[in-house]
Amino acid sequence: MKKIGILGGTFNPPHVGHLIAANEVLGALKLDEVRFMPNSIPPHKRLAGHVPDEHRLRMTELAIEDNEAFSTETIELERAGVSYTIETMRELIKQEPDSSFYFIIGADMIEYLPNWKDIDELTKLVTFVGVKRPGYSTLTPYPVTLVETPEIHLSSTVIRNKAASNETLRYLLPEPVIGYIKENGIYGSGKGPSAR
Ligand SMILES: Nc1ncnc2c1ncn2[C@@H]1O[C@H](COP(=O)(O)OP(=O)(O)OP(=O)(O)O)[C@@H](O)[C@H]1O
Ligand SMILES: O=C(O)c1ccc[n+]([C@@H]2O[C@H](COP(=O)([O-])O)[C@@H](O)[C@H]2O)c1
Repeated sequence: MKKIGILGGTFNPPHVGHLIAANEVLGALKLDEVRFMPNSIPPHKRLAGHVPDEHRLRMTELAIEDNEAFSTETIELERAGVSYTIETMRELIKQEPDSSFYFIIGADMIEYLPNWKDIDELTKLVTFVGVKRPGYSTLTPYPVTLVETPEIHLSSTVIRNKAASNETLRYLLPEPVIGYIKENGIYGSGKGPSAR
């Protein structure tokens, strides 16, 4: 049975927090692969900055291009609308009945689990894998397999703010993604002298 990790996210933009979490879980649980799955409309927050799906997908592709164990999963972008994980996982399991799925979440999402759509059914469809994130608790009544990873105090929000004020993004996300953000003026970046 193939063991497939899924890291769902808004990826606006993807950053080293995502990459480190995915890679650590891949190794710790001996997964065959991890798929980075950009959502369409996030169920629980507004998509900041009106960044088109195409840009979030392309940034995700660029972020993972040097790792053959990583790929993108576009099922939610194709479905469009609000990306409820339960609907996605029902569909993926139908498509790949011989695989087992490990849904990777940071501690902010562990805290939010009680609010996920059909959470009790979802916990039976996937193994939730949790990673720590500074400022959030990993204590939960739901079944979550915790994997110890280096804690990365970084969010896409911080990166959007830095890009908007033309601060350096170096080392916070892969260089090809930084180049893409600047070339396309995403997050209001690329104005004034480059702080790369
Ligand atoms: N620094 C981090 N450490 C651990 N997990 C993270 C980190 N950043 C994001 N994640 C997890 O990755 C998944 C996707 O996160 P998402 O794309 O929303 O990034 P974000 O940095 O939380 O974004 P934003 O700041 O826009 O809310 C979520 O499960 C989230 O908990
Ligand atoms: O299905 C839900 O109710 C649900 C509620 C909150 C978050 N999620 C999913 O959790 C993943 C991380 O969310 P986000 O928006 O913080 O990147 C992403 O795949 C979301 O679609 C799913």
